[in-house]
Amino acid sequence: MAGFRDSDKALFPIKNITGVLQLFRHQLENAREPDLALLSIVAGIIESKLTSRSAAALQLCEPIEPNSLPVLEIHDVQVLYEKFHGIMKSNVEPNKSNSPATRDLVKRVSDVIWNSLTRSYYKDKAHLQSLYSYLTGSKLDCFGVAFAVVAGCQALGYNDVHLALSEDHAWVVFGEHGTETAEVTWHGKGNEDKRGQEIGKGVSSRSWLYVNNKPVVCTRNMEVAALVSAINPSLNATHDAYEVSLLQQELLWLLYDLGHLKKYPMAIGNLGDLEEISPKEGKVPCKTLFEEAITSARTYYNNQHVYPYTYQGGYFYRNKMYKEAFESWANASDVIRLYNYSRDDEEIYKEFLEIANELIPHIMKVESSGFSASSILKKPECFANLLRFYDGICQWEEGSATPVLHIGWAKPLVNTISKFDSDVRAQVNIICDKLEEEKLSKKNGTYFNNNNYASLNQTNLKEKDLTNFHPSIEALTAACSEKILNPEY
Ligand SMILES: FC(F)c1nnc(N2CCN(c3ncnc4sc(CC(F)(F)F)cc34)CC2)s1
Repeated sequence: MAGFRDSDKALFPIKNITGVLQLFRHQLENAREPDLALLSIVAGIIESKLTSRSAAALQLCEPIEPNSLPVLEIHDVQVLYEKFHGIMKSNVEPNKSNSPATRDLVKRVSDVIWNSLTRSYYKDKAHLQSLYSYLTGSKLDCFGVAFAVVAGCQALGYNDVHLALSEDHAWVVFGEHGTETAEVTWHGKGNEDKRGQEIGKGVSSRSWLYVNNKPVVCTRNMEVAALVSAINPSLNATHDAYEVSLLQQELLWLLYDLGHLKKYPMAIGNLGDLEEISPKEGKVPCKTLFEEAITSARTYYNNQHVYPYTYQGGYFYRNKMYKEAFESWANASDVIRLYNYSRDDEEIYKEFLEIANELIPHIMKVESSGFSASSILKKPECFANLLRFYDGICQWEEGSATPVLHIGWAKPLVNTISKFDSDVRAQVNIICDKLEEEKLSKKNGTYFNNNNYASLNQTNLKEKDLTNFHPSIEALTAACSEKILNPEY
């Protein structure tokens, strides 16, 4: 059993970030498993004290001295810890026989959390993720409910119940082999919750939301990484509380160094974002972290996650490495093409929409103003990666009940493609399937060389990298070449 031990209590009162690190390290390094309720309450108290309105006001008039925190007394933590255990044990039978949890038990714990939440509140607000928010404000966000259920099961002695995470949803796994699954929280707006049901057997199983059943299934240590990732340093829409984001960065390094982020791509990406803002001495650079997140997703999740590539693409974009950004986004698109778009996938739809209709057009604008030979508009591999990016989105739409593309996508798309001159485009040879080949070779001369390889500037892209492009992309590139060849087109 976990628990608030004397050795933990000896670390209080906690006055600074080092003290918090010692408590987390003590919880993570000792034989028994870390106590999720204790750590979530501690992280929540600190976040709340440093991001509340009073904290903001305080910051303005007398900036508190660097790295210091409001003093964290053991009493503040203990009251809330006992309250959480009280709620759980007065509503649910603790696990006396040390047996695996049942679906009824999991649903029961989810109901206790669910029924104790404030009737109606703004679910997307910040700082609603921790047990501090639950115990002092009876408010939790979607992730917070799932986390509270796992922490509640731990408090009751059900150590087989663990958090399962996709890129935009959370549920639990449980049972003797950890293979049972159950919804315990809601997802998105206006959707009926499916709490108690097992995960995606139906059409939703092909949606990105359930990552083709390759979720991050957490250990207790990875559940600590999830609560640390969920720390939210925002003071308001434009500012972060410096001490909170420093604490989050130090805690993520602690978890990284202990090896608990190896199978958690988004947590590595979160650390990469923090490192880009303020790099820590003697640590791997953020560029490497973004690569490690991708390797983790490829190794453990069959490359079915999108965010590792958009973390990396965002980094390249912010640092004006546009050729590399196109490659990351094309790789992200190669992931999404395998899914069917469903109404639950709004978050990733917005991600691709922003890349296609904001970020890429911005790059084309700044690139086409200059005439440098090194411009990406002269690089066939940039054109190829853009086509791969758009083609993945087209294929994502294919076979989906819900359409992805609409006229709003077309203008920026054509605008972007037509920025590349025909001599650059001609260097991109596209492999098509037999049928397409007949059609294409008749209409527009050679689009491919006879050894059926795609060659960009004589650097061969191996066949496996090139899939058959969606007909609409073919049509667009053909249209562009027509337009270039016959201006009145
Ligand atoms: F790809 C980049 F643009 C991204 N930048 N921030 C991204 N986030 C921020 C952090 N984040 C996460 N970071 C760690 N763990 C998790 S578990 C989860 C799904 C849910 F909230 F549990 F429902 C989300 C998430 C979601 C993705 S992606």
